[in-house]
Amino acid sequence: MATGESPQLPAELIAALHAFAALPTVVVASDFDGCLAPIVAHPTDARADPAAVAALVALAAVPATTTAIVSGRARADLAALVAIAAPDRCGVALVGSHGTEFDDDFATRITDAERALLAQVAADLGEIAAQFPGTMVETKPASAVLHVRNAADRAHSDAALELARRGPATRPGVHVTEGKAVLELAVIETGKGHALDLLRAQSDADAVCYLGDDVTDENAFSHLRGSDISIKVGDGNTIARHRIAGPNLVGEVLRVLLEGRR
Ligand SMILES: O=P(O)(O)OC[C@H]1O[C@H](O[C@H]2O[C@H](CO)[C@@H](O)[C@H](O)[C@H]2O)[C@H](O)[C@@H](O)[C@@H]1O
Repeated sequence: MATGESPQLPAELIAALHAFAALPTVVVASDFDGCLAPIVAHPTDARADPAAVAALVALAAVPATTTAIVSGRARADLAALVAIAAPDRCGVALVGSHGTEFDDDFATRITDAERALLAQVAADLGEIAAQFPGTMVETKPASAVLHVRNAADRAHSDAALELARRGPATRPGVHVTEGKAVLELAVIETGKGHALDLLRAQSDADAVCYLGDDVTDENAFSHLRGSDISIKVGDGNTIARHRIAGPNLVGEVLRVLLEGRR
């Protein structure tokens, strides 16, 4: 296959990737779960496609190319999972907590009041999870997540989510995010679009390319414009300009960009 070709991607997307790759300065960023790593039953079992992460690491070494993984996960959790695929991720930036957690000091900036609210919300969700076998609570520096993917059946998962929506989600100061078989309650405002804005400004980039699969990625897509490229991974409504069938093609998108940048 010649450089820059790809029989697996839509022709319109390939043309857009070639034009993007030719720009002087760019940001290439991807979501983690559902993009770099296929969705699995348990969050700790998620594994990134080594080829996709390798392409991102290689892109980071190309001049005037900023790369990042912008995830809903806690940054430390994200770092541990990325390290399995690429022990040395070199220049790939990691942004956790849905676009708010850029560094290791993030947790220290949560106020005492926010910390107290988070403890309360996590306890509330814990009580709900205890009623529905298979459901569980994931805690992060500024949020708690009710996972219902492994509930006994749809009725149980719907009931658990509804209890969370009507209960802890209504506490003052709580910010609600719906995701894939999850309800996330944060004590700060989050948004992946803001993270893309920062990455764009920090590198003075001409354009941003972002791949995402979940509801939270729509916020990221909403911050893209002009020469930017938005790519929805998988099914579902989206405002993204392009779509690929699933996470198995994310590495291919990054490969085409890498060839183009080189
Ligand atoms: O922004 P992302 O990188 O896509 O992170 C979104 C959430 O990913 C994780 O949950 C999702 O993936 C799990 C593993 O495949 C799956 O079991 C779960 O149902 C999904 O919602 C992670 O656990 C969350 O903290 C992230 O917010």
